Amino acid sequence: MKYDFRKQLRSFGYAWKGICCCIGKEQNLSFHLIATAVVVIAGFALGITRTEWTVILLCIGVVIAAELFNTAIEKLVDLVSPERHPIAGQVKDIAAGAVLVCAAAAAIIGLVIFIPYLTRFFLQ
Ligand SMILES: Nc1ncnc2c1ncn2[C@@H]1O[C@H](COP(=O)(O)OP(=O)(O)OP(=O)(O)O)[C@@H](O)[C@H]1O
Repeated sequence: MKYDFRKQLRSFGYAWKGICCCIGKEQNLSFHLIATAVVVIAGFALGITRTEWTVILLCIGVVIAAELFNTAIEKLVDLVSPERHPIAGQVKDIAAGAVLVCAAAAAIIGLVIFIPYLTRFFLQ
């Protein structure tokens, strides 16, 4: 198959459209974006290392991607099961659980990275 650069660009456009249709509409995503802004500002203010930035950026990417997957699953469930069904509810709850696992791991990693900087900052 021949590589089609214009088709590739169009695919990026669709992906961007998917992200944009969640921003400002999904409360959990807004929370993660605000948390991201706080962490990035704290990272610059406290001067974290390049390796720590790499870990933080990986955490941010994983949590936001998980939230986007969760939103997609919620929308798909609403489409295929507009009426209440126990399995539809379980699917949504499991997807939300996956986001919680990622977010909790990211929060713990954030604490491991930032607590030494914050203690040094406040004890100086
Ligand atoms: N189709 C469904 N069948 C059974 N339970 C559902 C269904 N949709 C949602 N639920 C349950 O409600 C919880 C919240 O779902 P969701 O965040 O989609 O909100 P909602 O109840 O559909 O209402 P809204 O979309 O207005 O917030 C889910 O985690 C699940 O436990």
